[in-house]
Amino acid sequence: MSVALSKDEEGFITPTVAGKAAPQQDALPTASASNSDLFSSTFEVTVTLADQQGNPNSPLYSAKSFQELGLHPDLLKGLFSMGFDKPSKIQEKALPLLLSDPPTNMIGQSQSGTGKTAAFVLTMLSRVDYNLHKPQALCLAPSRELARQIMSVITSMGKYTNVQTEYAIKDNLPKDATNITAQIIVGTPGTMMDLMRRKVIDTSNVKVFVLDEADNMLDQDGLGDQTLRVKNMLPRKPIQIILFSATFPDNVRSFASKFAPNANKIELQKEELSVDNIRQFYMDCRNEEHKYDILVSLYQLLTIGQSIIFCQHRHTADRISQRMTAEGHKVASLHGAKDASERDAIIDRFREGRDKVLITTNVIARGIDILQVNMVVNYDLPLMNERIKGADERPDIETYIHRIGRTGRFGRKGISINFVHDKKTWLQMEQIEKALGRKIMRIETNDLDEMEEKMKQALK
Ligand SMILES: Nc1ncnc2c1ncn2[C@@H]1O[C@H](COP(=O)(O)OP(=O)(O)OP(=O)(O)O)[C@@H](O)[C@H]1O
Repeated sequence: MSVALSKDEEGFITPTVAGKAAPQQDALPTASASNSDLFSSTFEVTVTLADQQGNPNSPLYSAKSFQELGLHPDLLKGLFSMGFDKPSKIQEKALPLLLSDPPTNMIGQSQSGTGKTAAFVLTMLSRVDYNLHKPQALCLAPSRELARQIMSVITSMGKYTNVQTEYAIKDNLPKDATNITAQIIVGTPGTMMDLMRRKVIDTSNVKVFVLDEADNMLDQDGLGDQTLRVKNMLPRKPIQIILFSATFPDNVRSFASKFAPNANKIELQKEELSVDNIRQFYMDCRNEEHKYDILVSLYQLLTIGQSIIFCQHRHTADRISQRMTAEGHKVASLHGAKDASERDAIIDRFREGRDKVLITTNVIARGIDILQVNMVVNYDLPLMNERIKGADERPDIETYIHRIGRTGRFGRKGISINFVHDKKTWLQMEQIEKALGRKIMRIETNDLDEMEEKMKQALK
């Protein structure tokens, strides 16, 4: 039995059983073999259905192949051309729920790098009516870099459709733009809000609203206010609200449930938050200056693949990169104080592998997917008071999880190294270790050979 699809009057795609065979898969590229864990995954998720009558363990709620999902053949073609030959665990669980009719809200959690983007992108691409030239799906992300990345997934996955897309990010649209006709709009909340307020985005046909990095987007101390305003400007009619993140801290969870009422939920256990394929280390530095020396001594290792170095402040990122550049090393720095076009150029160069070391702040801690990144350095540990004004210096566990998740994408091996340099930072790291229930191993700072050996082992 194979599954085809039909469209109802509203343009929703409904899976229907049909005799038509799905496209032949063997002619298409296959995914790399190294990520079998993501498919027959070792981690467990809890699925809670909005409709209490259903059984989340029923095969109906789990798709072992993309063909079973009743996706449009053009979307299947797009998926296969990207090398996606079968759904990852989160896709397997989330997609049947996301695509079923009537549309139901979703709060979905799965570790970094496990394929959440494809789940919500496929939903948007499946639900829009391509004959209607009006905005129908809105997607918000916390940074322009992530919005641009999501857009590239939409255009790759939708390349055999005639989907039209537009950005709602700073400095993208001409100031006098009056009317967006694109079906899918991806952006950051401030610009999306502005375009909606000025009626450049007509929301009357919106039927899907996605928040990627949803806990961050709903955080009352951060983007929560703007995100809520965007939602309040949507028409009062059923809209499928989709929230995805690798982390949903308790304080956001209840707000998320109000924001996306009666949602199907896919949740991770606390001890499953970080993936095993990222080996976590720390280095005991003598003081701030020693941190810089150690970073420089790591340069050879940082450039074997690609690396991201996270700092607390923009000025630290600039200072380190200027110093390293002056000493003859090739590094780039990226943070929110740079202007939009410069930010785009920097991340593009890094994505293409033209720069191998990127020194940055939390601006790209979330979502950024660059497979070649095999090392993340927490030059400064992430702290709560960077995110929440007036908070204390507790470590920011969520940001830590997202930062180290820039490596070890989709089952690949990766390394993270935390620099600690005094009692306070050491204790902060210990708190991270406790919260994640995973050992962070020490690497000696004065034995480069040992360091290299340990890292090579970890990446094997
Ligand atoms: N079914 C699949 N087959 C092969 N590769 C896949 C599949 N799904 C996703 N990928 C790849 O896995 C990588 C990680 O996916 P994605 O960026 O969606 O992760 P994520 O779960 O959103 O992570 P984060 O929490 O960091 O945002 C991407 O490079 C993507 O192309």
